[in-house]
Amino acid sequence: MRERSPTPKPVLLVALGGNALIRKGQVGTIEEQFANLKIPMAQIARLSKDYRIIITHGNGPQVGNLLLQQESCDAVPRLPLEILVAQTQGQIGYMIESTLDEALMAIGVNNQPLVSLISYVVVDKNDMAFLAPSKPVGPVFSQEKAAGLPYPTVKTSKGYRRVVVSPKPVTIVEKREIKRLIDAGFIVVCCGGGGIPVVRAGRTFDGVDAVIDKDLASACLAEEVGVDIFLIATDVDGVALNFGQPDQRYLSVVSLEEAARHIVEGHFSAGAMLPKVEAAMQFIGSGGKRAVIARLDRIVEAVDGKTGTEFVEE
Ligand SMILES: NC(=O)OP(=O)(O)O
Repeated sequence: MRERSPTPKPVLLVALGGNALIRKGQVGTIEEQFANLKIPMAQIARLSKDYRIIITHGNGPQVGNLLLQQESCDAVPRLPLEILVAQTQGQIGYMIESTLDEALMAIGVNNQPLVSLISYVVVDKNDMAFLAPSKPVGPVFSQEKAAGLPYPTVKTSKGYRRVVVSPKPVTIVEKREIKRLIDAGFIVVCCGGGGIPVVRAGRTFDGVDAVIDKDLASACLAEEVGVDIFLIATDVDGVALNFGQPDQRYLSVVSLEEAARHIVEGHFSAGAMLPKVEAAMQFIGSGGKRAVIARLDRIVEAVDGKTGTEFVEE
């Protein structure tokens, strides 16, 4: 009798915001970033026993900080944003891998292979988003400070932040390699900072000066790899109506139709909850099984369906 091959573990994609490393009110020292990462990594280590894992991450605070560092030094040439995004993939990939490795060892898993992949994401050179910067990056400024800055800023729920252009992701260049790596048992960290933005130039790619939204890039990856659960981990309990108002109300389940209506009603702020909602809708709308938005410190419960906002077709 032929032996049946074991059923492969389901695939879980966890998208971590840049705020998984730098929290509200923190300046973002390396000690703070490593300490903050322990919370999601301990949970992901536990989940790796039952799931094939892909981790994506944001870079908003970090890439904006790198821009400021560039601009405060005239002794060396300045680097374009695409290179700074690549730098954040390296620095954050390193921090995630080493923190996750420690978390795995803490639960007795000593042989789990991990890899951080430099990832390109194709964008459309005619995307209208190139005409108007919209993605908040870097530190939070007061209104007075922001008014005197030599670059555009936007008011966010935390204060004023610099904005850069942010075209929509079209496809993940390394999607096949990522699929092969998870099938071979690796935990893969990829599409960091939304991926290095590139446009097609014949048979190759040219980098462009932009920062892609990591939630939208993660949705694209989730769809292209065919993950079972797409979990967006953030700093609030889930999707809320009237966020920050006395009548704020969290949603435990939301249909695509309801979510679209809540967007039109203006419940979600651009550059914050809006791209997360759009990413979850994109994944479920393309036939994805589960999309959940939940708190960073409640990833395991969200995977178990006990917290967060779950998106459903209807
Ligand atoms: N690139 C990106 O979307 O980063 P954040 O999630 O940190 O904003």
